[in-house]
Amino acid sequence: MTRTAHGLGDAVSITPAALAASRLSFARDGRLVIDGVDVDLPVGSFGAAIGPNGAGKSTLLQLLVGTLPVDSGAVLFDGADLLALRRRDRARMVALSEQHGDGDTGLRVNDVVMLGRTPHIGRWASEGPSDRQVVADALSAVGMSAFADRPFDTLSGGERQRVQLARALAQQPRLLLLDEPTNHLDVRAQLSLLSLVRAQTAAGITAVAALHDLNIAAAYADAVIVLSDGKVVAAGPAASVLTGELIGDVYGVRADVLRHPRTGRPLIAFDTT
Ligand SMILES: Nc1ncnc2c1ncn2[C@@H]1O[C@H](COP(=O)(O)OP(=O)(O)OP(=O)(O)O)[C@@H](O)[C@H]1O
Repeated sequence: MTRTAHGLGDAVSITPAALAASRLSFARDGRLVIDGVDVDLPVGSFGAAIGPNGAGKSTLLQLLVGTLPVDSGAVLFDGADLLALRRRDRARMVALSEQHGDGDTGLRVNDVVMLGRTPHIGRWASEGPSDRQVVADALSAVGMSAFADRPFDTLSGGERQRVQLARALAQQPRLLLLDEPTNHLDVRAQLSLLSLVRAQTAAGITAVAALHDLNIAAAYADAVIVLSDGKVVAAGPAASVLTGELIGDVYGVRADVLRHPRTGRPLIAFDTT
């Protein structure tokens, strides 16, 4: 694994690691699709997992949330062994917002978001006023309050995406995982979703999102984790990781990496000539 000179490992030495995943491996049909992956993120940071189709981004998120079992490796979050926790305890700590959840279930939007409260509601209890308030707040945060009573499967792709995020927020996790959260979203909705994630991290939540848009990753993430063929090939701040050479090596395309005139963050201009 290659780390940049200013990689995440350096950040961790001065800031406590919230998420420390080490040597994660996972095979499908005898092939390693996650191969010795390390992820270290400080408390309250936003990590973007990028890489080509099939690189292993979604699988990595599934391993972190525990819906797929690792073949080897460990995941510590705030010092707790995440993979050893009971499902319910882990679900109070980690939430994954997925692209394709809850389709055609007949549930209303409000019910889908209430599913996020499941780990917090006693086994034999039902939802209370505080759960309903959390759900209302989560729907409001993603701008979907007006859709609370709509059947989920009547929503557009972008509306569903926002409801999935509301469900994850309603879980009140300390580690928020997002699988391609900007899919289907118009540009304003993308920026608003990522601002929302940034507000969460400012409040101390640690977030990891699988993203395809390198400019979005560069603009919002504190750290970029580049996956290729199941391995981390670079990790660290976007400004050190996202070079034309790396983009060429990993994606096989030519790109110039410019600087945003106000933020100084990388702006990737693809060569379409
Ligand atoms: N259910 C499955 N059975 C067999 N192979 C799978 C399965 N799910 C994923 N894979 C394989 O695992 C590898 C990693 O897939 P994964 O979905 O994690 O990649 P990704 O980086 O999220 O890709 P994308 O950007 O296309 O969403 C791919 O080669 C994929 O074909």
